[in-house]
Formats: sequence, structure tokens, C-alpha cells
Amino acid sequence: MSAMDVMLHSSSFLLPLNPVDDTTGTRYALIVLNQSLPRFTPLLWEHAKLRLCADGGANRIYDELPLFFPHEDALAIRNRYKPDVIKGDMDSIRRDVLDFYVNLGTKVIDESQDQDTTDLDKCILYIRDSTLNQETSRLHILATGALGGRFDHEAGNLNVLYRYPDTRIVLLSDDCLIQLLPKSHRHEIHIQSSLEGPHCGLIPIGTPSAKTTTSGLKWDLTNTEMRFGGLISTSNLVKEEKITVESDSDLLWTISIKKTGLSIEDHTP
Ligand SMILES: Nc1ncnc2c1ncn2[C@@H]1O[C@H](COP(=O)(O)OP(=O)(O)OP(=O)(O)O)[C@@H](O)[C@H]1O
Ligand SMILES: Cc1ncc(C[n+]2csc(CCO)c2C)c(N)n1
Repeated sequence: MSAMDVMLHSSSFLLPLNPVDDTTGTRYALIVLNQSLPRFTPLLWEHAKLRLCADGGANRIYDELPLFFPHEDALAIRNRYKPDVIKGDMDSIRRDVLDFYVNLGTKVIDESQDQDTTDLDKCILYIRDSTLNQETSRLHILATGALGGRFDHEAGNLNVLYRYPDTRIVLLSDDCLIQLLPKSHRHEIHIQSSLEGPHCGLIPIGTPSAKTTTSGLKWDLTNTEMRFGGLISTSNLVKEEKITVESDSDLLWTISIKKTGLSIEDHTP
């Protein structure tokens, strides 16, 4: 029996919002990146206490959010889904989009002088420093549009998981999510089986792992070595509602997101 603390994980942010059932008390900030919005974006938006667009992510909210509500007036939707903050180096946001949200009262932070960190980095630092990010109740961060697309951007997005290992960050696309499992903890991952899985992976992207042990997977590891160039756990399958992971290295956990059960009809704006 290890003395390490357990870190709990659950993708309950993919469940239709019901404040009465929201017993986990987890508070989220949402960062919208500059890629097509996943179909469950309105749901994540409603879960979030703080909503940011990373530079060109604002174009996506402006252009694509109204498409989720074809029977409603586009302007009414844009007014309803107002980002709290737009932050980045501002080389991708369109002038008309910037003007629209400035008029609505969105806070705009232009950091064009910093060409060494990504717009996602810049947004994460804003959230970490926010007064909403209380010591007793840290914000978890959801980032949409982080995967698929340009590989240099994807690598930069994965890098933020390692830059801020003490911040709970989930990278999302329409197809899957990725998060870091720090070696400092044992991990219990509670699977929302109606919404996620069964495909999953455990990937030692930063450093090799001499010993990883899991339970609840079709191909469990038992003090198994994983490294790039050797074995890494891809195309694994979730077998139980609870997965446990313990490793001597930080690992990436990834799980597929199901196409069913996340349609726009499933939530009330
Ligand atoms: N194709 C993509 N794949 C993955 N992530 C992306 C992609 N495009 C943008 N992003 C994410 O969205 C953020 C904002 O995108 P934006 O296009 O505004 O960035 P950028 O700094 O102008 O990028 P670049 O100048 O390298 O094209 C990026 O920092 C990145 O995290
Ligand atoms: C070694 C090195 N490689 C690339 C960049 C360029 N870069 C990295 S993040 C960023 C901002 C993107 O919004 C830019 C332009 C750099 N500065 N240093």
C-alpha cells in the first residue's frame, strides 16, 4: 500500500449541467482555441466560471457558435455567449470580431510583445492569477480545439500540461481528451461510460517510465516499463468504471469522446 495521495479524475463537465447534482464542486475555466468548436462547446461554456478566447479563438465563438442554434438569431447568440477575456498576440483575431466584443465589454489583453509563449500559455497565466482561482478551490481548465490540426500547435498545447503540472488542465477535441497524470499521485479515473471511452491510452511523452501499474484496462500494466522506442500504451480499452494508475513518471492519459449523447438538445441554455 503506497502512502501517496490519490488524485480523482472525472469528465463530469461533459454531463448536462444540473447544479443540484453538481456535488463534486469542481469549478472550471474554459479556453477556446483557434480551431473548429467541438459540438459540446455550449455545454462547457455553461459549466465555466470564466470564459477566455485565445486570440483567433474569438473568431470561432463569433462565427461558429450561432451555427449550433440554427433557429435563433445569430446576434442574440453572440450577445449571450460573451467571452470574459480575449488574450493573445492578436495576430489572428479579426478586426470586426475584436470591435464586437470590445463593445460588449469583454476584457482584451494584447500581448503581441511576447513572441516566446503561445496564446494558450498566456490564457493559462491569466486564469492562474485570477481572483476566481482561490487557494481553497482551484479552477480546473478546459481547452477546446487543442488537438487535431497543426502538429507544432498540438505539441505546444501538450507542452502546457508539463509547464503547469500543478494546474488541472484538460485538452479537448471533438474526438478525445488529454490530461497529465503527475507521478506525485496515484490516480483514480472515474469513467462516464455514456460519454467517453472505450478507447484510451497512457503515454510517457516527457520521460520514460520504469514502472507503471494500472487496473481497469483491457491491457493492464504491472510494474511495466514504457518509453518511446519501446512500449507505450495506445489503443487500450477501458474495462471498468474506475481506472487506477500509478507510475514513476508523469504520463498523459487520453480517452475517446463518444459521438452520441452530447448533442445540443441535451442541455438547456
Ligand atoms: N491547428 C491548430 N492545432 C492545434 N491548436 C491550434 C491550432 N491553431 C491554433 N491553435 C491553438 O489556438 C491558439 C490561438 O490560435 P492562433 O491562430 O490565434 O495562434 P497564433 O499565435 O496566431 O499561431 P501562429 O502564428 O503560429 O499561426 C494557439 O496558441 C494554439 O494553442
Ligand atoms: C525557439 C523559438 N521557436 C519559436 C518561437 C516562435 N514562437 C513561439 S510561441 C510564439 C507566439 C505564437 O503566438 C512564437 C512566434 C520562439 N520565440 N522561439
